Amino acid sequence: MLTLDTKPDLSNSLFSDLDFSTGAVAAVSGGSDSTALLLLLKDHLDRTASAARLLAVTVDHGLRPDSATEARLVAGFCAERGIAHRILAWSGDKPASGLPAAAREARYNLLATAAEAEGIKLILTGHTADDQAETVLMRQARDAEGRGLAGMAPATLHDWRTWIVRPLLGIRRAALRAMLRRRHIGWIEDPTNVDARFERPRVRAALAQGEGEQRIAEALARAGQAVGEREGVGHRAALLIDACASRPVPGLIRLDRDFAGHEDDRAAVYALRILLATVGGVSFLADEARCAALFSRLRSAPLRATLSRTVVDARKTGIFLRRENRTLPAPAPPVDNGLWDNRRRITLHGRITLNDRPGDLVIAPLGSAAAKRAFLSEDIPASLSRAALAAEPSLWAGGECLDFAGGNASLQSVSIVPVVAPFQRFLPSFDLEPAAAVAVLVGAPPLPASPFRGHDVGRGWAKA
Ligand SMILES: Nc1ncnc2c1ncn2[C@@H]1O[C@H](COP(=O)(O)OP(=O)(O)OP(=O)(O)O)[C@@H](O)[C@H]1O
Repeated sequence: MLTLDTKPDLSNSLFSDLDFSTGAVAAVSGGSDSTALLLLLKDHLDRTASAARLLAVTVDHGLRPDSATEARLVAGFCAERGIAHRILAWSGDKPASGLPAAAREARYNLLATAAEAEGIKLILTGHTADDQAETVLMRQARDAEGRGLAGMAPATLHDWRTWIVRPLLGIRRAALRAMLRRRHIGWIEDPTNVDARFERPRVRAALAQGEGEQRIAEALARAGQAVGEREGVGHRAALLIDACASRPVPGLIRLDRDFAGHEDDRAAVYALRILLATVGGVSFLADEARCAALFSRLRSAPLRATLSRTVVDARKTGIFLRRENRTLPAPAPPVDNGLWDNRRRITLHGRITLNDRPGDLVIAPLGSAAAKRAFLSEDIPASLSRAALAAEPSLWAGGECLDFAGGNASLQSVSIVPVVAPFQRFLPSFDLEPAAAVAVLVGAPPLPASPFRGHDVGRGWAKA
């Protein structure tokens, strides 16, 4: 979608299908894009939902001498317009390399924390069509096969609970700046945006020259096409997971033998990439080329391979996936809101009380000795079930296993619930369908309601 619409009613169409029932956090750096976002959003809410809460948040990354002053400028801008505003400082260690990625990670965590503190489930950012074109070209440069060409998603679920929505993704920066100029509103120019040490500013500078406009248009057109393809593959992968995958015991996924012969190999490989990452507790989808090679060998059972920390055991009776037994977490006290092995989320409910049980409470793999005593399914070879169960989490105190309950439910004061690892931190809306299918399969919590009114998140939705 390439829009250069600067009509005054622009804001209506941009935000009209968003659900503002819990309010919205606007992520405002003070640059042109997020300043425009804030103004358009404020106009829209004033007109259509004046009771909706709006909180503007500026993250002070502390990376430039002027950052605190700039954050205060945004605060003043908001105060003049009666918009609630908060400045959040990134106080953590700053890495020597990978600074933009670390800053982004910290920024989203701070924005999500601010939203959650207010009970707000929606964060809006000012990403534009220009950002989208840059993203597509950067990903293309890194990946000749064109994966990731779909670019940024119109919405991303953060930590499986807060939506980050990018309403300006179809709008060119020039249109937003024209609107700001008409309203005599200035913005902050971030010198990092022209710092040639970073990749994005280099791409941006290249696009400002010669045939840049044409390259932007082509990149956006390719991204639009890729979205449809990616959602299509995701949809078919979800159907395959529904039809072929089961979880006979906790930690063990079984795929029907038919899966290996499935003619839609793109969908099957995509399903496999997600499942391997979920079972192994890996934050990234399993490597596509290696998964494709593995898929082509699955037909010739028996086969045993390890990929993405997952043991793939193809037998006549099915294809079994389980977490490999190496590199499991050492026993450690449960931490509230922590991830265990990137496969479970731990939640502490109030103070942990062990009643009369001695020793410190720790969470640790069940281990093979205790797995031998656990309930086993009759349909599954015992050796497989035991190997899978041994790598599942359980609670221990003083060398005694207090509770296992399938690695899910636990003591009243501690809950341990499965997560869909590759999408736990960031789930792009393109992948909602397969993520929802895997969530059902592994017993992860259902996806929260869609940020778009009238969309059923359960089986995915698409925003044009
Ligand atoms: N310091 C900040 N405080 C609040 N929001 C910010 C800040 N920096 C960026 N944002 C939000 O992120 C959007 C994109 O900003 P920018 O393109 O500079 O960051 P980016 O690192 O490329 O973003 P992303 O990492 O999300 O792709 C902005 O329009 C704004 O909504």
